[in-house]
Amino acid sequence: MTPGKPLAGDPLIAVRDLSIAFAGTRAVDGISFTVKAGEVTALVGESGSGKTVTGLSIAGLAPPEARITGRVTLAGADILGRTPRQRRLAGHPAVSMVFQDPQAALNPVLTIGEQIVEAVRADGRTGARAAAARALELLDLVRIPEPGRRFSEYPHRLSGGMRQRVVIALALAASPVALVADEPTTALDVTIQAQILQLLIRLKDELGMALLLITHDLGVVAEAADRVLLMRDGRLLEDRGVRDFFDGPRHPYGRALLAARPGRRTRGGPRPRLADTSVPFVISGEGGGAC
Ligand SMILES: Nc1ncnc2c1ncn2[C@@H]1O[C@H](COP(=O)(O)OP(=O)(O)OP(=O)(O)O)[C@@H](O)[C@H]1O
Repeated sequence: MTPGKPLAGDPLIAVRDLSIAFAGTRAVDGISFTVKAGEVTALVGESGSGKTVTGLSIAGLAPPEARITGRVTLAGADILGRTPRQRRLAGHPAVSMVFQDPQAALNPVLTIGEQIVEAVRADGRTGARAAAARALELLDLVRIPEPGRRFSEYPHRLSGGMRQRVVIALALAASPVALVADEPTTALDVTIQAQILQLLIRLKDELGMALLLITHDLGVVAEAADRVLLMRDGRLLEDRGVRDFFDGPRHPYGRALLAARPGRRTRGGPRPRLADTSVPFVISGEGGGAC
């Protein structure tokens, strides 16, 4: 039986003691957290901290060479190690993923409509006509102007922002209960970034999804997140409400990040990004006390 629609605030994704290793090297080391329906949970951390492989594991898209242990449940269903197809066949709800580069995510030789129809029909139940109608609905949902015209166009005809909207429509084709968005605005023009972020938040609200937002960008975190998970070297250092996090992270690394943030950001200036901050990495006293 497919579980009922989760209510806002319910823990939707539960990750327990998740570890991911490549050729014996641990990329993720026993992390546990939950993601609630109707909330944006930001997964932040410097490059190589294990954010993407965590997101991929939740979405069932981890590379085959990854050795994954632990437990991930989605609305109570055990989903770890199952591909999206296996999950669908088992009647589990879907988690979809949106990646950074919309150009790479789209097939250049298929029209936008063909790609979305294919994604809708992956359920094995929807006929061609109903899938085309659903594809138009999805283009409308992600606010693509003139969806009827865009349906027959190839991706190269669209701007980066419009392409990312198409990628989001593709992700929604499986009617997911949760979205993992991995740096969804990083490859876009600054002027478009806020629009795509707002679109993701609106869709999360409209569709009652959980959104796990992987980002380097503390500006994005401040703007969008309800909760913050801070990772470093495969470990989870912070799991807190966004206001608490910005008011004073418990862990010395979190404190160092915020202190190193160019807090005097000028209007229209670049957003503070973890990758750009020069953080004193010699941090003692794991766990630290609350400030
Ligand atoms: N397919 C793979 N084979 C071997 N090692 C991998 C593979 N994928 C990821 N890793 C390693 O796992 C670790 C975590 O990588 P991951 O991409 O999750 O980091 P990240 O925090 O998302 O970084 P970034 O922000 O740069 O994307 C890194 O050391 C990376 O080299």
